[in-house]
Amino acid sequence: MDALPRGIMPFPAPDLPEAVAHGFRAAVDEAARHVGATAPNPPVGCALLDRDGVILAVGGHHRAGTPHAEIQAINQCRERGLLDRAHTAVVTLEPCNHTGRTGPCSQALLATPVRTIWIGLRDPNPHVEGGGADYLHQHGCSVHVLQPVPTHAAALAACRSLLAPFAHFMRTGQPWITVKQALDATGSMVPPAGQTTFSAPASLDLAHKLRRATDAVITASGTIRTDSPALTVRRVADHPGRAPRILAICTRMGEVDEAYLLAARARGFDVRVCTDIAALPDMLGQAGVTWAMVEAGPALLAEIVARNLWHDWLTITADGSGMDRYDVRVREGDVTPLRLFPELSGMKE
Ligand SMILES: NC(=O)C1=CN([C@@H]2O[C@H](COP(=O)(O)OP(=O)(O)OC[C@H]3O[C@@H](n4cnc5c(N)ncnc54)[C@H](OP(=O)(O)O)[C@@H]3O)[C@@H](O)[C@H]2O)C=CC1
Ligand SMILES: Nc1c(N[C@@H]2O[C@H](COP(=O)(O)O)[C@@H](O)[C@H]2O)[nH]c(=O)[nH]c1=O
Repeated sequence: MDALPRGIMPFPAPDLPEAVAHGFRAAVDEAARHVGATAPNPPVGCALLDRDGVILAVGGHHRAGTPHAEIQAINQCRERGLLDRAHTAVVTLEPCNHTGRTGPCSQALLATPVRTIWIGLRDPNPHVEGGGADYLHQHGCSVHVLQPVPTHAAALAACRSLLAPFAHFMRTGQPWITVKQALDATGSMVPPAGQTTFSAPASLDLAHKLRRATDAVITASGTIRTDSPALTVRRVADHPGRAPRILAICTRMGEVDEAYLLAARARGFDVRVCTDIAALPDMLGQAGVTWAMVEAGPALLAEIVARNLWHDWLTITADGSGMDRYDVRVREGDVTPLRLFPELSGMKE
């Protein structure tokens, strides 16, 4: 059967069986564990279910160049002697159908007993010729892609949160940019003398989880002069062996203290100095950054707002009680990868 143009194949969308919804939650959670380590690839998760809907294995993509989520799940099943029972694959992103750094997942799935495939989102990568969904359908599988219908809404929202930075990166060649802004009870961003932060411990944990999840941090020379910030992942375990995070330092003057630059490189950063913030998204995109976080002072944030350079914005407001308030704004639409964090999401079970 000839391939139909993408979008024509309807991939009918029955109600989501509870077992498949459960599979999506497991697949998203597994993929989310590796967010920040997969760029320039997307984070992807895959659950394999038996005929009764029991989850046999859950795989996630760990790093570009290493096996995709489907292969991880298949290998786990095989190692445990469970592959004969595999019946349904639940994948957050359409299985690939091309040989890149690894082989096609569509064919790997066909080599198993799996014949029912639930897909969260079609692959937004325009360079991936021939969708895996069409291929699997043409080879006799029952293929379903999540649709914007009420029974799919929670699973679809989770898959969109997971894929938002990569989808944006594919569409524009630029990273998704998250601003994290901490405010004190008076609305000031400036810490008391002798301190660089004032947020509650749980908020600092969240800030470090965000550092772990993002491929680059954007700061500016005012913050460096005042705080000499480390900007490293410290309060949570970082991804072992990840590619160096990029530290983009904005300065119109192009002058950054040499000792700071040396120290930042010694901390493992790939440091880039940026004299024109308008050029920063392209610069980061060309370096393969899919998601970047801004940790800079009021002057740079004003520039970012004036130029519409942000996609979502987390405000952490401290009132001194130790229970900070979190507000998430999304510049366009309602999809944000910030919803992946339990602290910022009501989506978790
Ligand atoms: N509460 C929070 O969340 C945070 C608070 N802070 C606090 O903020 C304070 C520092 O803030 P602030 O003084 O406003 O400094 P910023 O960190 O905002 O840095 C300002 C500098 O950014 C550079 N810059 C401005 N516009 C551009 C542009 N268009 N392109 C490239 N570079 C540009 C300029 O550098 P140059 O002069 O070199 O040309 C400017 O001086 C500190 O007290 C720090 O603790 C910092 C981060 C987060
Ligand atoms: N003040 C403030 C933040 N500020 C950011 O954290 C930087 C310090 O990072 P580090 O040197 O790695 O501990 C500081 O320079 C600024 O970029 N972050 C927050 O979550 N809450 C806060 O209250």
